Amino acid sequence: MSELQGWPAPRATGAVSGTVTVPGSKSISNRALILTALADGPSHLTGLLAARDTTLMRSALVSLGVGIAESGTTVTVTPGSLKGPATVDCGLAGTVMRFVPPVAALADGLVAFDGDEYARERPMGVILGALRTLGVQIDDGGTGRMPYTLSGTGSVRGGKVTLDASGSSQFVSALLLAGARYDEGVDIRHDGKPVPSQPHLDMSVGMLRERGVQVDDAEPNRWVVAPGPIRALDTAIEPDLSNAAPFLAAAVITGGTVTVTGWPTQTTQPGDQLRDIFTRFGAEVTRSADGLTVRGTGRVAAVDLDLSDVGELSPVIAAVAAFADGPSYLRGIAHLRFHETDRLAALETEFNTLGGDVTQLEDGLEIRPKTLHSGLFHTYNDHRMAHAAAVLGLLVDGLEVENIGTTAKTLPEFPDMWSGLVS
Ligand SMILES: O=C(O)C1=C[C@@H](OP(=O)(O)O)[C@@H](O)[C@H](O)C1
Ligand SMILES: C=C(OP(=O)(O)O)C(=O)O
Repeated sequence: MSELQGWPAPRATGAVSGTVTVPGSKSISNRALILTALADGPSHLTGLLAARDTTLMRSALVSLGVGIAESGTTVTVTPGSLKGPATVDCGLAGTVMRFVPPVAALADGLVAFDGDEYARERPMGVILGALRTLGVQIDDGGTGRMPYTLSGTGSVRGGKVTLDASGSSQFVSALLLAGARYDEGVDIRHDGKPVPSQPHLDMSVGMLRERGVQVDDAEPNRWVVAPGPIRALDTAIEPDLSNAAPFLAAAVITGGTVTVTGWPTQTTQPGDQLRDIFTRFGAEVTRSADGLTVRGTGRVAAVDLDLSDVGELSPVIAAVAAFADGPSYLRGIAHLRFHETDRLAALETEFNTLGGDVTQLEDGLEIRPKTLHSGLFHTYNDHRMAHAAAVLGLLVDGLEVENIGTTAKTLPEFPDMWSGLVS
């Protein structure tokens, strides 16, 4: 390590070209774990992501009484009767801190929740309030945040609830995923500014329907889940298309060619929108039996994008925009202020520390390309900040990434995969 005490981001010596296979989707993995844990029999999962967020989810479910066993590449989930006392460590995982409480509410006994220091700052009040409305007892000392204790009675009444999910789609997904197991099901209405991350809502609804659960989402901002069993289902998890973003971005900004294998032909993952996004940046995007291939054309076009559906892609997109041929605007992402860190502030600060010209907008970022210089890029324990830094580092001398290990949240292999592709 150099004086800057970071991971020296590999500098591209030319066009970056190669083929990458990314592990399973975080969002599908953690939904599959929840749904198989609540199912009417054992299920087998293949391609499940092995990373911090999925390890935390597995531990949470095991501590509540779910059986999870691994044999080779197959994980078998065997539902059990859910019981406290249990302790759930949420780490910094939104999918654990929002999706597990509605499941824990079905347990008989006390379940204590906590997480990383910054996890205590991430909004939880909406989901805790909704659970109270549905009949669940929660003691958070009035904070609306972790740590708190949930007192389960072995069943949840369920029924109607109105909430404001403009801060995170995960508040709705959380209730959808467990709602079929509530006595009256759940009838969720959103009241507020638009809910972000529509593909993640579609993912929740789609995975429920695959398991025989009736979900009515025909009316905007309303989701009705009928009470009933969740069918056991063997599932092959798709590769994580959001984690493919930095690798494909490397091709876009260096004029190289990168293929990501196993790109699904149909998916609810937000990362599928990278096909359109990288095309707008001026790259050529093709799909074949080999996977998805992105070819940089030597020109990176400035973009004006509404990323409200695909907020988690924003840090890498911001890094690509830093090399565009004019100012770019990323909009519809005010909710990124509540992610692993305040991503809008973090991107502004870190890009500008390297000599960049990034300004926060009320709901996004304005990125005016400038020549960047060496420096230490802070990641704020945010895997996607680390991905963005690695992308910048391809074209910036002497860029070091503080805490590259934070990529373990969803892709522990990132530093090796990156070095393997770009060096
Ligand atoms: O449901 C999910 O799996 C996710 C939903 C999104 O959350 P927000 O709606 O809070 O952005 C996304 O950003 C997150 O990475 C994963
Ligand atoms: C917002 C994200 O994660 P989380 O699931 O912790 O909300 C993310 O992965 O970009």
